[in-house]
Amino acid sequence: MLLTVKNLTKTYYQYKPIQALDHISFQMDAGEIIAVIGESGSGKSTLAQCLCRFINSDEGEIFFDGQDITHISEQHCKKIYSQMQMVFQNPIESFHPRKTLRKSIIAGPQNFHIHISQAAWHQLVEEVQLNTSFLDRYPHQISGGECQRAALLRALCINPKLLVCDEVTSALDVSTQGKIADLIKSICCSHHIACLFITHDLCLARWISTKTMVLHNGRLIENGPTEKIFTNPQENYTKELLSSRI
Ligand SMILES: Nc1ncnc2c1ncn2[C@@H]1O[C@H](COP(=O)(O)OP(=O)(O)OP(=O)(O)O)[C@@H](O)[C@H]1O
Repeated sequence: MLLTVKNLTKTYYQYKPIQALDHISFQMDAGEIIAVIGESGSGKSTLAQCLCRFINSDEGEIFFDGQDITHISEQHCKKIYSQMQMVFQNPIESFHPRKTLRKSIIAGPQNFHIHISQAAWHQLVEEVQLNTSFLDRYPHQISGGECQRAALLRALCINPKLLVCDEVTSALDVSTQGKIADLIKSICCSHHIACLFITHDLCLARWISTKTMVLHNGRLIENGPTEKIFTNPQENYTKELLSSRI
């Protein structure tokens, strides 16, 4: 098992407590693609941020690749990030504005003391279908779709076991959304990378994943094979979500 999450709970305190995650438990195999769906505010991004240890959870446990990472220090987090990478909604904002994409991307492997051969580098650039000349541009000098390809390249350079994608297509136009999702699916399959794919796009969730998790008010209300959830949802909330009444 690559990832085991037990009873993960997170409450934000702002005027009043907001329970963003309410005792979430699930498991993820190596190489598995799991979609996370649920309406706005259901806790999807909070789950991603807790898993990547950007924020602390209040209760529960996270085991990644056999290691309990629930309370590891910032220093140990660095080791985890060499195996777990996150790709965000707004690729341009995820890059340093005054560094070329090449510099920002190469900083990843350098930071983790990972040697990437010229051949491996060229293969990855080819896989994300990014024009090499774009790498010498600054983030604001390329399109959102091209920048998302660069963000994927940055994540892949580390050779991660898990990719956490939080709404990676929602800032892109429809045709680019499909291309980026296609890329993520094929790269995860060919490199055997597990992917937690958070999305509002139900069609994309169904197409990309083998398992789907449905979040509602911070609770994991349904979790199972994607086709089973989409064709025979058990919970009323899921039925309403899938019929786009929410
Ligand atoms: N830093 C924060 N401080 C206080 N409340 C927060 C914070 N971040 C999120 N929340 C609240 O926690 C709940 C879950 O938010 P979260 O962003 O995880 O949901 P989401 O499903 O990712 O939503 P969206 O699809 O709109 O991105 C929401 O009620 C949100 O308002």
